[in-house]
Amino acid sequence: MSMIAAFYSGKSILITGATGFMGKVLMEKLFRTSPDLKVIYILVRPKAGQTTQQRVFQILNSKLFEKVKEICPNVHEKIRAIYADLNQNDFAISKEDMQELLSCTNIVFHCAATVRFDDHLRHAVQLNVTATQQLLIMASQMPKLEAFIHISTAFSNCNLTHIDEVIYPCPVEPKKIIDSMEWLDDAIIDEITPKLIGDRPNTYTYTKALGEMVVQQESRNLNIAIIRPSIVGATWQEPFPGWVDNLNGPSGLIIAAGKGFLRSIRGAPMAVADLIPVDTVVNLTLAVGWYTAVHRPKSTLIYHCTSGNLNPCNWGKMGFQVLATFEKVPFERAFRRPNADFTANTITSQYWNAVSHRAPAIIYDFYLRLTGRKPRMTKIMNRLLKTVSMIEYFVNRSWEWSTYNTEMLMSELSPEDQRVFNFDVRQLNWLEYIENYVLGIKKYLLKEDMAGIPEAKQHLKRLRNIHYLFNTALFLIAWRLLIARSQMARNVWFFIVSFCYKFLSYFRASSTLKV
Ligand SMILES: CCCCCCCCCCCCCCCCCCCCCCCCCCCCCC(=O)SCCNC(=O)CCNC(=O)[C@H](O)C(C)(C)COP(=O)(O)OP(=O)(O)OC[C@H]1O[C@@H](n2cnc3c(N)ncnc32)[C@H](O)[C@@H]1OP(=O)(O)O
Ligand SMILES: NC(=O)C1=CN([C@@H]2O[C@H](COP(=O)(O)OP(=O)(O)OC[C@H]3O[C@@H](n4cnc5c(N)ncnc54)[C@H](OP(=O)(O)O)[C@@H]3O)[C@@H](O)[C@H]2O)C=CC1
Repeated sequence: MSMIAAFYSGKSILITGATGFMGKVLMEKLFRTSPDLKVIYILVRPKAGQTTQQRVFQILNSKLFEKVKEICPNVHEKIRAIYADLNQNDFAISKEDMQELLSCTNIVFHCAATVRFDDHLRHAVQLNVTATQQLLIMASQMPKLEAFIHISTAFSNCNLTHIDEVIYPCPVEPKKIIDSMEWLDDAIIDEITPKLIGDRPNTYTYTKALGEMVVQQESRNLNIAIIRPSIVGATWQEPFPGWVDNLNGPSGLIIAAGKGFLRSIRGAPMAVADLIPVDTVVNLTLAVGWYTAVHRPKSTLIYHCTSGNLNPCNWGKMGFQVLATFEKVPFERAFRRPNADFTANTITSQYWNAVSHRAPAIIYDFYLRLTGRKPRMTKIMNRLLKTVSMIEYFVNRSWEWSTYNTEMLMSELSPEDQRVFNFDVRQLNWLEYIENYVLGIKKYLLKEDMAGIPEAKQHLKRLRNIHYLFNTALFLIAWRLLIARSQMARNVWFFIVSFCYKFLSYFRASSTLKV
């Protein structure tokens, strides 16, 4: 019997960010392993024309929840969607809902955040810092609360190369930042943002670091733990391999490479690609929830959920496997044949951006215009290059995260819990994982049918022929122009032609002699 699963039975659990990538997998696992849990409260806002109820309905009817519905048929009765907007005061939660949350909640998992790298500092602070502070204040009024688990990121201290499981303070106190956001206007915030984030690459990592400081400062006598996952990828094993539903992290770039838009990225192939499957993060999160509530560590423990020091894989190997999988299962209607590579420096990167990204987009848009259609490729390419420029920071460096707490926790689990809540990344086979990841992107994100693979392969063959034809035509035109304009080129051309002629004559003569 799993002690962790038994622990969550009968519990009332509050999850923020339950509609997000990690939140959904967390809910799924909780229902699947502890179908007797009392209730999961989720804080949801209406979005994209959908009410909170419609959003929950959509999640429960997705492929991800198929197994859950078999094990826990009344799952919809156990989810209590509470209307909330974390950008608002008191999260805009009604008095009755707030009362219920405060009096019933046993465990809090705080997953909500803005993960956009380029978010305006005001918004990133509001969600990643102020909302965390408010949630902690709420938590301090929950008499039945046993544990509060905060999800941060392993990159909150990406300005360091070796990162321990401790909280590193930022120079300006989070409270001062929160206060200043209330009276500074956007223009001034824009001006001071680079100074505040310092040697971090974006507002995301900076505000997640501030969020951790807030957790430390507002912890009072709560049982708190912080989890720092690295780059969260598709599921490894559970509920099935390869599940993913958003473009964050590598997923968007894998699509861009598979569709032939992304041809090069400035990156270090030997740098460690610290990817971690989302189900591994969720298993660790649930184990931490149990350990924090039952063992009540004296201080706030931080758990690194990373792969680099236990089972490292580099970007080169990962990229290679991504490309190898495209050969077997190509994406449909590719723009060009998938053929991405890493470039070493800014100059080569700019060259390839011009030649492999911008030029084909301009040519294609010209073709669209000629055929009376609306040009769109340059816009897509600009967006892709913006994304790539934000991600390059993370593919050019390696970090070392210590994992003492995570390993300690692993040793505290019973063999059954180690199996059911497996977060031991040493068992992960990267090649198999990447192949399933690419397949998962094709199935669950792009919603492409496997039956379309022969047609997709045929399309790639056509693209290869167009590529050869285009290159040959380009070469002949360039050469013709050169010959017309330069005596030197003409001399070279005659030298090559006469050399070939002589070589062929000699070859023919020697083969006649042998006969
Ligand atoms: C030794 C041998 C060597 C051999 C080498 C051989 C081969 C080499 C092969 C090369 C490579 C092959 C394949 C590639 C494989 C991997 C490549 C490397 C991947 C690296 C990924 C690293 C990521 C690291 C991140 C680490 C940070 C910490 C992790 C976290 O804690 S949080 C999670 C990370 N957060 C994010 O990822 C959010 C990123 N997104 C944003 O910040 C923004 O969305 C944005 C990208 C800035 C775009 O903002 P915009 O305002 O312009 O757009 P908007 O968001 O409104 O979206 C507009 C449309 O764009 C779509 N979209 C959104 N995000 C992405 C995305 N990431 N990629 C693509 N498209 C995206 C969105 O859906 C909208 O579409 P629409 O609705 O149709 O308009
Ligand atoms: N994905 C990754 O690679 C990594 C993620 N993390 C951390 O993991 C956590 C979860 O990330 P992930 O699931 O990937 O992120 P997602 O972007 O998929 O999910 C974010 C969640 O936060 C919710 N949210 C955002 N703004 C509000 C708001 N104003 N009110 C209510 N809810 C809101 C979103 O709701 P809605 O659906 O309404 O937008 C969504 O449920 C975050 O804390 C992130 O920092 C850490 C490392 C890596």
